Amino acid sequence: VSYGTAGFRGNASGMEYVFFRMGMLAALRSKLKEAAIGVMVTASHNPEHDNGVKLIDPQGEMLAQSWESLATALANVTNDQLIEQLKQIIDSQKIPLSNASVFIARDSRPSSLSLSRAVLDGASAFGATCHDHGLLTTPQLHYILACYNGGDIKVDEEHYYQNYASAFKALLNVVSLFSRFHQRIFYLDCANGVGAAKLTKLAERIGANIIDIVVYNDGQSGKLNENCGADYVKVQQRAPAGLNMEPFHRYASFDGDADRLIYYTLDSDCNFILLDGDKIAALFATYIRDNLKKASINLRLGIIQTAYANGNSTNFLINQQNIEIACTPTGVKYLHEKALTFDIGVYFEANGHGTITVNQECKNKISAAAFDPNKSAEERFAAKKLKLFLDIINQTVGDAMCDLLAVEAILQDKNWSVKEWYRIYTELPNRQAKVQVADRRIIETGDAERKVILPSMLQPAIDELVRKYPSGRSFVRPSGTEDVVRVYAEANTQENADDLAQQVSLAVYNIGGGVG
Ligand SMILES: CC(=O)N[C@H]1[C@@H](OP(=O)(O)O)O[C@H](CO)[C@@H](O)[C@@H]1O
Ligand SMILES: [Mg+2]
Repeated sequence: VSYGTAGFRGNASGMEYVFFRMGMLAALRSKLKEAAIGVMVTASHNPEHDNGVKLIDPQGEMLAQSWESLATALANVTNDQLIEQLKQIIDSQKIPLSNASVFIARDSRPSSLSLSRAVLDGASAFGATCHDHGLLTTPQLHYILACYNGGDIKVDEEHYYQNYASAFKALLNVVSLFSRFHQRIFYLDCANGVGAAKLTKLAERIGANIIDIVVYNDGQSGKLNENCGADYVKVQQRAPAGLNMEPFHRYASFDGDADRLIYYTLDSDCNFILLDGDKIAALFATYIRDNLKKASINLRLGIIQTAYANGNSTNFLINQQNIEIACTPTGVKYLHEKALTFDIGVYFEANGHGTITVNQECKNKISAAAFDPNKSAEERFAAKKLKLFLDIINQTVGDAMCDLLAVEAILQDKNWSVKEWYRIYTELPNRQAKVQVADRRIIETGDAERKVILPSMLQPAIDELVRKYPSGRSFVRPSGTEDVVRVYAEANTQENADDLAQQVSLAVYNIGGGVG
């Protein structure tokens, strides 16, 4: 087993020892950092029978990459090598014999309760003080941990709701003075996951007169992530089970642990229209850019994408909006890291995981501008809106609930329905596919996963296929969470995108050692 793109993941049965050992590792990391460390038990959008575990660093960020290999090593030794392996970590990292504190939370999978107890046992074995936060969304645990380590030792789940509900209400108070927003009601598929109950609590704190959400797939009857949730809707490009869609109504989906959000609708011909992470990023970035401009504040804004970003989103942002873009490999830890290099960084994976990072100095600058007597009333107003907007964002990690509030606030401010939003640019038709190969590690990529380096025959083959299709683009990479090679293709028509994906899949199969 290995600590992959998003921690350890796999079939829940027989994985208890990994969770127990990650509890131990979290305790060691806590001693080293002299701060609380988080452990989240979830397998996100995977099927209900899977589970997973990931560690969260003190400021609510992902576990430092240098510790991923320690986690992998610790998970893979036999029981009789365990003590020796722990000693090695303690020695090599110079871990002091100080106190430890570990925060644990879990998603709603049937296996999550007992696996979170295994984490607790492991952490307790090193004398850590454990705080079991029970059922939470992944971003809630990131938030609570960051607040706690920031000095707010009483922080709890309720604090999260109060914080974001009041931030949202504060912004709406300002924008709704001028807005004639009609389409308040919208429909949310919660993937039968933990997000359903949590979103309901948040919405209650906001008030039904301000936000009106009808929740579907709340976990009362259906199975987690089965024919529903953000990943299903994004990959299948169709409505989740249980939803009867109507043209131009607004729909959204969370994934199983509520760190991904996507929107969708139908056009007048009942074609399915997806507003994915790319479109949310474009909405956020243009809103921020416009308000920075109106407030005459000069800050460096950037959008961070991966190779999966739709080609037309990239064109729109660079050529029409003049916004700086960076591309990183897949995995939010890479996007987050890059976002921090900008004054304001907006990052999203196309699948709907993303957030905004702002450094404190810039936040102060924006807050100060809102009261600056040397600025015009219009400039101050834009700065105030921007400040309130950024308060809605969970900066530690992509958070479906916060992102949802942020989207809703912008639509209200702009007085936009989903129609105006999706028309900001038209996506190129695209297709994702998976290919089974004997050993996916033989595929090596470069240029932020946009080119294959090894096997050397593969990239020329892809290039030749891509040339045949107008607006064609395709790339392949080994998945970090599944034993497959992923293929992405886009082209001018859906037929061509499907065709290209199939041709490239075949090339991967033939050159990359396909099986089955
Ligand atoms: C194409 C795609 O959506 N890939 C996902 C998926 O990673 P893979 O390495 O592609 O399996 O899971 C990751 C963790 O959730 C997420 O960060 C990433 O975007
Ligand atoms: Mg998730």
